[in-house]
Amino acid sequence: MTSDFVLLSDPVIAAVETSECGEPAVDAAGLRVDRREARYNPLLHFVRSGLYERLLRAEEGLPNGVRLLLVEGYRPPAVQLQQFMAYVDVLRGRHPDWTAELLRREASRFISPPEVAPHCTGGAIDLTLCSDDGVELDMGTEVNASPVASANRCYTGAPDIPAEAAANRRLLVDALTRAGLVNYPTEWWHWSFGERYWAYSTGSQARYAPLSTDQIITG
Ligand SMILES: C[C@@H](N)C(=O)N[C@H](C)C(=O)O
Ligand SMILES: [Zn+2]
Repeated sequence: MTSDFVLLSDPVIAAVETSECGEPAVDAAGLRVDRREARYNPLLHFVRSGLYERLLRAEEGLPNGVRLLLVEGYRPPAVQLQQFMAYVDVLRGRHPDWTAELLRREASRFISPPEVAPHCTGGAIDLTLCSDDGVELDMGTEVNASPVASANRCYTGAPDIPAEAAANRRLLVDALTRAGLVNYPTEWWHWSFGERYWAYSTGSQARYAPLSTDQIITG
């Protein structure tokens, strides 16, 4: 099984060196924050300050009445590991013949291997669009719909979603791309700045290394 995309499991991502810039993670209080993942991750509203500034700028570029809705920013390394292993188990149950290497690669379409995980750096977010009163726009799938559950309609460029959802995805893509963020092409809701996948995609130096939960809490 091959891929058209560079996946997070690709050795080229692990090979990207990071020079930590020391920027703090901050509370993204100026954005709308959805707490649906808070039972797994109570620190989901933290992001690096450079990413936060870019999200505020991206929101300013949206049409009147449309806002960003942050679903998850920083993710503790222990949560990343648990979610990665859980999805590997789902795939192993469906494909008992797959090798460990293939399971790792296919899992990385939906959840990053822990050692390169963008969310653990505070430089990645899962987000969608909503109205001023918090009603989510139709994006063609739910946030965090897996490739298995959505028949790959979670892929940002999926051709088989309704026209209105495709237009909403374009709005999100245009606003975040203009702000300097990079999308993970198997997930329309996942964007990053400053970490390894962003660095590889833009030909820049990675500036955000993983942060421990202590670093987030103590600032
Ligand atoms: C599953 C989703 N919430 C997610 O964040 N996936 C990306 C690839 C990640 O784990 O960084
Ligand atoms: Zn994500």
